[in-house]
Amino acid sequence: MKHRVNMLEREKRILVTGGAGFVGSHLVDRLMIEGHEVTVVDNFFTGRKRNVEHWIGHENFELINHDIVNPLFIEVDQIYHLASPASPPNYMYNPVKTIKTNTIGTNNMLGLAKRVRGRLLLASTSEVYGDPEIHPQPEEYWGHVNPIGPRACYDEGKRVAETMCYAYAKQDGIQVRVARIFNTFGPRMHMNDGRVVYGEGQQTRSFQYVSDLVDGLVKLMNRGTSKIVKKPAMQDDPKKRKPDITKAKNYLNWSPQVPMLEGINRTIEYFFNELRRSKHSERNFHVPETDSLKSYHKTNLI
Ligand SMILES: O=c1ccn([C@@H]2O[C@H](COP(=O)(O)OP(=O)(O)O[C@H]3OC[C@@H](O)[C@H](O)[C@H]3O)[C@@H](O)[C@H]2O)c(=O)[nH]1
Repeated sequence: MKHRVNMLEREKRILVTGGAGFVGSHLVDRLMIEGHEVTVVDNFFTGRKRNVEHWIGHENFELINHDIVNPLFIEVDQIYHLASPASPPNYMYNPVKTIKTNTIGTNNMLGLAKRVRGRLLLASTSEVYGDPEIHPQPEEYWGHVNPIGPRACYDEGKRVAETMCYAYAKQDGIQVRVARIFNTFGPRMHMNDGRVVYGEGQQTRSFQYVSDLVDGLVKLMNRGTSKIVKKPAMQDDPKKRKPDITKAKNYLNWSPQVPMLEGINRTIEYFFNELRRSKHSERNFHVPETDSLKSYHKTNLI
């Protein structure tokens, strides 16, 4: 196939939980272009069908509307476990659901990995460091999290998800990878994402463009040994946050490639098209097949 780039050793059956979300859908694009069989599981709580609709009908692609809080029995080689509300307004909207997704949902995905003897990558978060007392944050830092604060459902949910990954690795020999994702931006992020701009705006965060994150996730999943990596994606009230990416550089040969200004320009273009599209649908209640957003996706992803 002419679109195949950077073929991995062989085509795999890959599950992406949360594959209709912002990061998940970009990961799906990458895996599909590499020629893998990709199954997306999403309950569409924050994910959008539109993010993956360009793959519907492709013989290698399957979209399942399923909530991973319930068990899932399918045959796969790798699981990218991204399913969870990720921005504060979303995860605070239903904190109990956020906890269940990250605990029961992660347990189910680890049970699946155990049954199929597959490998699971958990999309964790810089939020596991809470409001960090050291700066920048290395993987060895244990964090500074308030267990009963408003963010706890997400922070502690991800912390226990990490714990579960390593418990299954130790007890059942499951191969796990944990990526602690810092702030990520790019096309398909939510218009009212709600991260970063709080209070007086004095907080610091580290941003990466979404293609750099996807690159790091794929490298981490396919690398031989299990190491924790850091990537960009989240926010809240931590005063300063910046990853120490020495390990990702040394073990994965990964570092962000897209300059901030270039990424912002691509993102602005996406939002511009989104706004034009929503104005258009307000008037017509119908978005034509060839709308500007769809062309944009095709132009920029392939
Ligand atoms: O394909 C699968 C397999 C499993 N699952 C779910 O994943 C969850 C965890 O699966 P496990 O295989 O770990 O099953 P269990 O919960 O029975 O065992 C776990 O708890 C009891 C301990 O003694 C075991 O060591 C531990 O693995 C289960 O709820 C199961 O329904 C799936 O959703 N899909």
